[in-house]
Amino acid sequence: MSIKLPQKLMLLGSGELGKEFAIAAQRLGNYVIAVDRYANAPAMQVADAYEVISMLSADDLEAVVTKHKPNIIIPEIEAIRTEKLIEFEQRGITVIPTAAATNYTMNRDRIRELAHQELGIRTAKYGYATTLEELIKVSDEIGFPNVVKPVMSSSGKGQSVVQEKSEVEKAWNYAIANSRGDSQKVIVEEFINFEIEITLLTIKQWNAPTIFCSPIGHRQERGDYQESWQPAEISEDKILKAQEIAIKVTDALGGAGIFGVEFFITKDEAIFSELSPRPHDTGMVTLISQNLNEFELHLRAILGLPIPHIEQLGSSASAVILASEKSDSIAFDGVADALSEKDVDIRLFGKPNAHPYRRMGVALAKGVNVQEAREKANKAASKITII
Ligand SMILES: Nc1ncnc2c1ncn2[C@@H]1O[C@H](COP(=O)(O)OP(=O)(O)OP(=O)(O)O)[C@@H](O)[C@H]1O
Ligand SMILES: NCC(=O)N[C@@H]1O[C@H](COP(=O)([O-])[O-])[C@@H](O)[C@H]1O
Ligand SMILES: [Mg+2]
Repeated sequence: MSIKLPQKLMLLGSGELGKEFAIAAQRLGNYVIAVDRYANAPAMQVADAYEVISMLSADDLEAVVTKHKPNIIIPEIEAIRTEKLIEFEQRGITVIPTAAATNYTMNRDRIRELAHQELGIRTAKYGYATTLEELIKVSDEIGFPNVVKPVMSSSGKGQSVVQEKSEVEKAWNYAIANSRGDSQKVIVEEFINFEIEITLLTIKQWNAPTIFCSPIGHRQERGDYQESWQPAEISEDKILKAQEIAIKVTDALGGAGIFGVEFFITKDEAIFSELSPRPHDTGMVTLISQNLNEFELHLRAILGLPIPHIEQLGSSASAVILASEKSDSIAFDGVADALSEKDVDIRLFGKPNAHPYRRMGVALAKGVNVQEAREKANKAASKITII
């Protein structure tokens, strides 16, 4: 495939991941329209044009697509009326990776059914519930501790680890209150006591074989990423097993682009968890750890541009900078201090407002080994305060 540049790219979702993608796209001269649910979102600040709409509204999506006529639509978030994307695709607009894939991955139940039922991939034991009574019953079947999540949510929103029966009602209320979209369905999963969890960035190309980045280890709290590092020290046989599963799932989804395929690594196994058909938050470490970061890789895969070589540049880490309170005027202190150390960098996303635990930036570091890189990234992140 020989593609002509510039292309007109529409980002649905304009957070920190979209912002870095927009920068990568513009470096190759493309035209970027950034869309999100609120004004002044990170990617809007670096885009050629922007629109504020409800991405869950088919009418709103129709209006912006009719107005801007993008060649390619690039979903960036897990809250989009994906049925409408199927219609856009039928009208000849490329949807990344495919409209069907975004529909599968936006709903935890669909992707779980595809992976487990259709492809026979090992996952945590799971069940679903649409009422509290059902959740009590299914929780008993799965056992405790378990993890309850809305089928439509991301970054741990609405997710809780349930230790015993008395906590089920609280988990139900929390999941329903934090569910994205119009869904009232939750998934209950067996709690996996993993040694480490990883994201395997998997790059599916239009006319070339699927390739991988070195695995990224990460640590999560409240279901949300706190720090990530690359390379993750896991055995070669588990990497190969994870790659085999990633190929199976991404082949079933089709299209092109980067996928963040998440695994729980136990003593004996690589257990598939879920995947993002787009750059992954834990993959922000590649902003410092690779010759081509996950956003550049996504862009190249989307545009059918060659990826001759992915080079891992050595032990690297990322650590998040989170808000601690609600605020509509954001300023950062401690930036100079954070940047005073060698091989440390930061990204401040420019989100216009904050609330507790909202991710506002990320610190990046390289070190002589992963432990030092993690320490440097965490130290830099901790120096930055939101005032
Ligand atoms: N079954 C499980 N057993 C153990 N830990 C789990 C389980 N499910 C989720 N977790 C923990 O919670 C984290 C978030 O879960 P998951 O990836 O399913 O949620 P998410 O909201 O899609 O997050 P994101 O959008 O950031 O990927 C996992 O990375 C893991 O640390
Ligand atoms: N795990 C998914 C993820 O990290 N997505 C990233 O967070 C943004 C939403 O942030 P917000 O909730 O602060 O608006 C999304 O737009 C995307 O960039
Ligand atoms: Mg996840």
